[in-house]
Amino acid sequence: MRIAVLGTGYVGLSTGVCLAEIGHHVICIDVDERKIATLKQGKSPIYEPGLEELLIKNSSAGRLVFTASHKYALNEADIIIIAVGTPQSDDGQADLRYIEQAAKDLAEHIVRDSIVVIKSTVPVGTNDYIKQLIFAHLKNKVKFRMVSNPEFLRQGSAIQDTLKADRIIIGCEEIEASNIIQEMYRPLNVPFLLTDARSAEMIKYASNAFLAMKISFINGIANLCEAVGADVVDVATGMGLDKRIGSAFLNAGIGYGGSCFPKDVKALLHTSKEHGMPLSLLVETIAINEEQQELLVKKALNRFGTLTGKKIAMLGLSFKPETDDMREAPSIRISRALTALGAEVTAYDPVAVTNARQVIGDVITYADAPIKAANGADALFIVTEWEEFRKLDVKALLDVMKHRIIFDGRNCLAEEVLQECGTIEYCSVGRPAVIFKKEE
Ligand SMILES: NC(=O)c1ccc[n+]([C@@H]2O[C@H](COP(=O)([O-])OP(=O)(O)OC[C@H]3O[C@@H](n4cnc5c(N)ncnc54)[C@H](O)[C@@H]3O)[C@@H](O)[C@H]2O)c1
Ligand SMILES: O=c1ccn([C@@H]2O[C@H](COP(=O)(O)OP(=O)(O)O[C@H]3O[C@H](CO)[C@@H](O)[C@H](O)[C@H]3O)[C@@H](O)[C@H]2O)c(=O)[nH]1
Repeated sequence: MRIAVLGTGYVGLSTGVCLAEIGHHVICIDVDERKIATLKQGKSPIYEPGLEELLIKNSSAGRLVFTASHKYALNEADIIIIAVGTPQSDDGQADLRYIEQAAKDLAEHIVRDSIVVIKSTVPVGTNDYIKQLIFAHLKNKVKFRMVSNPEFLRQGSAIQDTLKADRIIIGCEEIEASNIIQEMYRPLNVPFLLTDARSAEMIKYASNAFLAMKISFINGIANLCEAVGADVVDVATGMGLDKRIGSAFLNAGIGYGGSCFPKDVKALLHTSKEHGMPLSLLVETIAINEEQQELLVKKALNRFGTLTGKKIAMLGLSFKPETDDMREAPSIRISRALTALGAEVTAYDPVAVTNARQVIGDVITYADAPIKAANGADALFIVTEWEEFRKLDVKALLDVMKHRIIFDGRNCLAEEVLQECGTIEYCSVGRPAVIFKKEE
């Protein structure tokens, strides 16, 4: 099939590359000419494991092409997938300006009957709205049908999640169009759920809100565990063994970030208010998350009395491991809170420093190795659970620090590792603080 994908961000690029991998001819379009120039050189503008290999493989095979020209890309497409951003507006609702522009762009350039697939996360009713918008701006006499096909990939595992998705949602009332989209995905061998567009749109928001709520729930329990002397890791494991609950997304920590959960929970809350039925569960989900992001700062403040002049080594900047994305990363709020309290922060991240500089700026210092960040530090904060932090030579870090104190915001250091390190104060989330003493 000949497919055009509008938007080469995390979703558009991963989708385009994977559709090419299963044999389709894919043209990816972006208005960002620098991104397109990078992609044409076989380089991925984003850090996403496995993406660049498939990009090179499928571009070389002639199945994957990049362009900044809507006219060129839409000339032969049977299926047009919209994967542009839908960020958050100031009042919490989804900002539809990019998808509106994408709709106008395609209305101007489609020259053949086609199926328009909305993959971007959009509020209920947007597929209907975009259909009218395209219709109103159509330049040529062509027929088009709309399909809602929300995306569930996670950053850091986008390729695996696309190739081995749990489900593909197809929201469309027209059987023929639905069949064609099922055919497009058939080689992936993933179960389909066929529904109407509004339910498809709601499935996406309800899924993200539920997962975010699960995280805030376990974070609330974690704080209570600390108060009553229980261990949230054991509590979550015990809960997760119940198949009705499941163990996924019960890792307590410093809250959720990223380009999706924060904005999607707020957008769903906005929709619920608009319809006169505010989902108060979401209000609590957001409130717990915002407080949780400052947990390590509060713990450090309690421990030291003041943070003025204290040196903090921060490990991890991206909102989760295996990505360089800084959107809504807890490290941003933590950096700002620490510096506002007079602390000096030196941060290390394996891949996110370039993006972090743009968001956090020079109020903190960036190091190119954990040991350099730790040098002379009063405390070590672990903010993102990169695999390399689990394997760190923690003793070597502690040996160059001024005080042997760790605040682990992701509960990612193993007790066995810590026990080998001599004297340490180790404060994690939802568990009693532990002081390991060196045996004389
Ligand atoms: N990032 C994720 O993990 C993820 C997962 C599932 C769903 N989503 C949703 O998918 C959508 C895209 O998210 P993303 O993270 O890939 O966004 P992104 O910001 O990384 O990329 C969007 C891209 O669209 C391009 N663009 C904007 N207007 C355009 C136009 N008119 N024509 C062509 N290109 C245009 C931008 O230049 C940008 O490169 C959002 O609705 C998001 O909520 C994201
Ligand atoms: O038990 C957990 C799991 C996750 N997180 C945090 O939650 C955030 C989001 O993590 P994750 O869901 O793995 O990453 P995303 O790439 O944001 O993916 C989410 O958002 C995407 C965009 O809508 C959806 O497609 C995915 O299904 C959904 O998981 C991160 O800050 C994590 O640190 C926790 O704190 N505890």
